[in-house]
Amino acid sequence: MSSESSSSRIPEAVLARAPKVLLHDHLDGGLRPGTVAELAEQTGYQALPATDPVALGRWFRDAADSGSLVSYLETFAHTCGVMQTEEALVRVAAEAVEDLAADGVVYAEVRYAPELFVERGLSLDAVVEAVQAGFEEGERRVAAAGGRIRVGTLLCAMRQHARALEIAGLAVRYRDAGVVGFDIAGPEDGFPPTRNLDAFEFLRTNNAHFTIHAGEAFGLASIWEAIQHCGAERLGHGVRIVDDIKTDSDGTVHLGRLAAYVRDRRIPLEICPTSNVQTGAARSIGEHPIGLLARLRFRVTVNTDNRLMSGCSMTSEFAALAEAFGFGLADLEWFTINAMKSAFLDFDQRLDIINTVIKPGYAALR
Ligand SMILES: O=c1[nH]cnc2c1ncn2[C@@H]1O[C@H](CO)[C@@H](O)[C@H]1O
Ligand SMILES: [Zn+2]
Repeated sequence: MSSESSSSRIPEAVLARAPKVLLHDHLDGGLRPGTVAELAEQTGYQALPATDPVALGRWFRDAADSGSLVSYLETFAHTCGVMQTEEALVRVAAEAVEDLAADGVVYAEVRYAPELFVERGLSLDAVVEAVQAGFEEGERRVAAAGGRIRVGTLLCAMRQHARALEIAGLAVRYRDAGVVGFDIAGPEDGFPPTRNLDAFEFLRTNNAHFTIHAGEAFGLASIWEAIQHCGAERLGHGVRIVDDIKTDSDGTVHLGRLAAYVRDRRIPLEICPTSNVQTGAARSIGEHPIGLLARLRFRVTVNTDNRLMSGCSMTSEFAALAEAFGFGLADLEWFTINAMKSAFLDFDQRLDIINTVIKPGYAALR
């Protein structure tokens, strides 16, 4: 990590203004609590645990703070429950872009599983088109207000369903309409990524990009399969790679073969600190493996995962990490450039954002 790291606190306003890049953010995990309540009312969804936005926001955070990924994921029934119409999807997507821009995010890849929004008869294509219309509307509103953000879409397939090949096909069909990649999400334990080999082979054959949630609720075997059998370009979370790293009593660090491979190949880790504490993948922010992984110069990126369930933003994740590990602006710039390098966007466009937005943005803060 940078020698510029310092324990002097970075003011919140500076953190908020710092350019950020977000690679791992779930659309159905980032709704405004007030929007969940209003959409429930408008669409006749009756199972919400609370209707007051403040109480509802608190309910999501408490219920997700369960120590288990499976319980954490149960909270998504309510967000998906209110996202079953085109109007709702457009609104949620547009607001997500506004909220990310307000958080200082200049490039985001937002993901969701289209198969979760077909309960009331929408087709998968209609879902994708509604979300894209919402993202475009959000980008227009941000630009009109003098801001700047670019959003790419990742389509997820749910590990427990058997639709990965179909969703991979959807991702390739919409690749020129804003979809930049594919992912598998959902419960990890019991659903190894190799169940979806046909989908990953299809994507590779079509020169398409994908990441895989791995090494969150299950360990090294899941990471190994995701990389070596499936061909994942990035790892969603991937924090359990620390199980393959040993530190001697004198502080000497030994990387096992998988950890060394991940680091040598510069495989990006989409780390989501608060989410990991809630699902039990890390004990606390202070004990989160991101400190060790950053020190060892893995390609670490910082992400929100689910802003509603974790009550977080990129600014708050940066603040929590700066506080726990003494990261300075140079470290935050490093995370941001790592993320931009790892985006599923054309190389020239990644370079352009690094050189014209990120580097000058951090220089202006110093
Ligand atoms: O951290 C996570 N690990 C695994 N799956 C997740 C996580 N966060 C959200 N989802 C799942 O991804 C779906 C599509 O956005 C969500 O509906 C949720 O079930
Ligand atoms: Zn996730």
